[in-house]
Amino acid sequence: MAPSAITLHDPTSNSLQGSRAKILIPEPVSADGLALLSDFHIDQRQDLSVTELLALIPSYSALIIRSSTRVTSTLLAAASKLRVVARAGVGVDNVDVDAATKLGIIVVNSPSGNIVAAAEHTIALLMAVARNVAAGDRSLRAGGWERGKLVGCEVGGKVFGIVGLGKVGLKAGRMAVGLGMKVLALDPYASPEIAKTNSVTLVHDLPTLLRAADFLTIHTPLIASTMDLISTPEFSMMKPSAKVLNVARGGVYNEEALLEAIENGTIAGAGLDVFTSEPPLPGSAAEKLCQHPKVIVTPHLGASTVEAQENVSIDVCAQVRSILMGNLPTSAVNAPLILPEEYRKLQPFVRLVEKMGSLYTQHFSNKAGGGVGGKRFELVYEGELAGISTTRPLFAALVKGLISSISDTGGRDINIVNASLIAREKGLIINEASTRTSDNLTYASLVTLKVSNPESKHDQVISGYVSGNQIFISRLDRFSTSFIPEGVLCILHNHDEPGKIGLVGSILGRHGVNIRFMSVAALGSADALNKEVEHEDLNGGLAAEKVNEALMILGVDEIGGKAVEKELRAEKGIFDISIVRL
Ligand SMILES: NC(=O)c1ccc[n+]([C@@H]2O[C@H](COP(=O)([O-])OP(=O)(O)OC[C@H]3O[C@@H](n4cnc5c(N)ncnc54)[C@H](O)[C@@H]3O)[C@@H](O)[C@H]2O)c1
Ligand SMILES: O=C(O)[C@H](O)COP(=O)(O)O
Repeated sequence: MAPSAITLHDPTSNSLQGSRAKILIPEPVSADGLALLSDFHIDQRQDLSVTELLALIPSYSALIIRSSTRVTSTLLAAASKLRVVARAGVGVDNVDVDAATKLGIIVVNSPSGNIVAAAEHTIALLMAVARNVAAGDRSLRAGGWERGKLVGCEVGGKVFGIVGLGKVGLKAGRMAVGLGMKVLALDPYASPEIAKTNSVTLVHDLPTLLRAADFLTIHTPLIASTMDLISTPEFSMMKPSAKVLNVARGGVYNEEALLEAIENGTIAGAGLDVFTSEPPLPGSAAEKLCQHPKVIVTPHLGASTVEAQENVSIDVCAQVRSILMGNLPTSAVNAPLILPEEYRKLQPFVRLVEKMGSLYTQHFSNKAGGGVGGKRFELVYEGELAGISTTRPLFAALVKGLISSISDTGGRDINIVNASLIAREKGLIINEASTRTSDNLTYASLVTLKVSNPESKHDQVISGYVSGNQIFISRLDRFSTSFIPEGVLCILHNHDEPGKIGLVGSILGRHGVNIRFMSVAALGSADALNKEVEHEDLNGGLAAEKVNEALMILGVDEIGGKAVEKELRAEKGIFDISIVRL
């Protein structure tokens, strides 16, 4: 899911652009995508041994691979800086995705960049096995002219049986329909409507498909339920004239059983692009299949077209760039899929929620009921944002924001993948709620963070909104406000009386603190009905004096040391101060 060019600090990572993060590419990846990574340091190192890769990996922030590199838990554990494993293709069976998830490493792929290539390769193998293309080529090169021996069969009118009517399977099926074949498919998860629209007849059991197929092709992933899907009992149900194709993964046909079925005439032949071990191990059934005259083989070329390699390279390099620059990926394998339009919509809110979390921790930490661990947070989305299908990035942004100012890593290790695990570890309980139709919304969407505070009569509340691409805080505690949550903020809770702004300004001025902006926040509308309210003291209790209150928010360049804070606190009418760095 490749994003637009908008940048943000979001829960997937922090921006590494400035530090020229290093990207390791141990397999051939098209240069078209690499051009997108010119801000980073790229190392293309092919033919690395497992040991060499293990020794190199600790200094890299991204790893871009194809199907040959095995990304094991051992490799990932050694990859202390790694943010992303990008698979320039579809299959991630060579990546230990669970280990990556536990380590907070995002795994991305290109789910659709090579579909056409794989489907076309299936058809290439179909035609090659039907018409003895490879045998004819070999024979002629060897000086032969064996026309009588190499008579093939037409595919038109024959049954093309597909197991797995996903992206590649459906595309291959449509191509087979175009060749005049009758297409049957088995896929318990396929849409009957889509099958019907594409002239594919769904069957409901494997034996029916096996008995009918003249050519059988599998397009499932290699998972427990598809490993050895077709073995001796299944081959025995097929026509002796049938041929099988595999452009999915080695292992969906049991290779020993396939060799035996071809040798003893149970089926007529095979066209294979993929093997259980690549290249096939010496002496293995796969190697014998590669030598067999009734088998046509290619060395995992399904995705190897110029066009597909351009597509997958651009797709994953854009995601690597995005992640390293602190943005979201579009095709994370170990995180929920975010549609591009949702991604665009979410970006500023991800930044907003992270800032709200960080503001919460820093602003409320010295107040009664402050602190973060063990707290129950409620994140409420109102307006358009309530309609978004995944809020996982917002959840992760909150976790990151809440603990960024109190963790060794500054929250850099928190991302969309591991946020809920980290929240659990820290004892944070975060509930999310949505209200689609909200009255009195000035902006299209509003996000509110609420924490009930048993030690005070008021909930701790922060609300924010996005205008254009800019983020704003519209409520802090009981005060309505509007400020940009960025940089160093000096937030003062004070007696709302004439002269306070001048007083604070002169103290800051005396200490050489430059004020960038200032915003005075009034009490929220409910509290404003009664302007003469009690104010909370530092311990969350109530001070006896009844006064008007205000919140003064000053954006400053920096406040070094505690002297300014101490002097401000000593002033009568200043109830509380927090210095917040966002
Ligand atoms: N040889 C190559 O170079 C090459 C290129 C691209 C894809 N591939 C491989 O092709 C395979 C298919 O890729 P895709 O993009 O079409 O995947 P996909 O996820 O779009 O489709 C897989 C389909 O298999 C179905 N399925 C899963 N288990 C099944 C079962 N037990 N019985 C029947 N159907 C089942 C799913 O419902 C899904 O529709 C993958 O293994 C991929 O790695 C290989
Ligand atoms: O899963 C895939 O995308 C294909 O098997 C292609 O693999 P490759 O990138 O190694 O060619």
